[in-house]
Amino acid sequence: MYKEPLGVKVDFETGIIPGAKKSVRRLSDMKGYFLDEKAWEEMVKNGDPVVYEVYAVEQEEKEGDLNFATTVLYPGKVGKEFFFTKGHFHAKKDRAEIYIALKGKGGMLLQTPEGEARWIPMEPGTVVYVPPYWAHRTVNTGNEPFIFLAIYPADAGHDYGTIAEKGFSKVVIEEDGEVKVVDNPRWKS
Ligand SMILES: O=C(CO)[C@@H](O)[C@H](O)[C@H](O)COP(=O)(O)O
Ligand SMILES: [Fe+2]
Repeated sequence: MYKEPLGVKVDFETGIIPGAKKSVRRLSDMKGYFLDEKAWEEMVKNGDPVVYEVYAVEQEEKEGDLNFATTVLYPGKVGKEFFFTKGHFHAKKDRAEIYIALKGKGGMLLQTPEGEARWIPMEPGTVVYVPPYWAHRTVNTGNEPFIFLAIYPADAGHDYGTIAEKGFSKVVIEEDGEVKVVDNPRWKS
């Protein structure tokens, strides 16, 4: 009747959570996500780097319960665009989430269903509140792994479809040695 409480030690240096379920996203798993398709293809041919890994401790998809997961987002760029996570709405769209940055440097792009975007810079110690209904994607703007912890309702789920198809209305690029958040030239609302 009662579930067993759990305490685990998250390694803040590597993001590893002992006993967690690990998933790996390579560049080849992200076809169509980056603006520079030629650069994407070249990089997939030349080693297909890991873009990010997720260590998740997840419960049954029931209302009231919580999941947590670390993400290790590697440094890199496709063309001018920094490596990012696929990004998603929650399948149950009104489910919120909390992110806590542990290591490295980056930020989060958030977006409403109407395409209004926000950029929140993140460094170790930054806590980000993802309100209900906002899609979210993290971006590594540094040159070491960007590691963060996410805590989210067990019944939130993931809806990747909309973002996979349309992307975000903003993109995060490096230009003249600077990090810039600019309009996505391919965005159609
Ligand atoms: O937001 C959540 C869970 O709701 C994070 O744990 C991400 O799932 C993870 O950072 C990978 O990103 P995606 O591939 O899921 O967009
Ligand atoms: Fe999420």
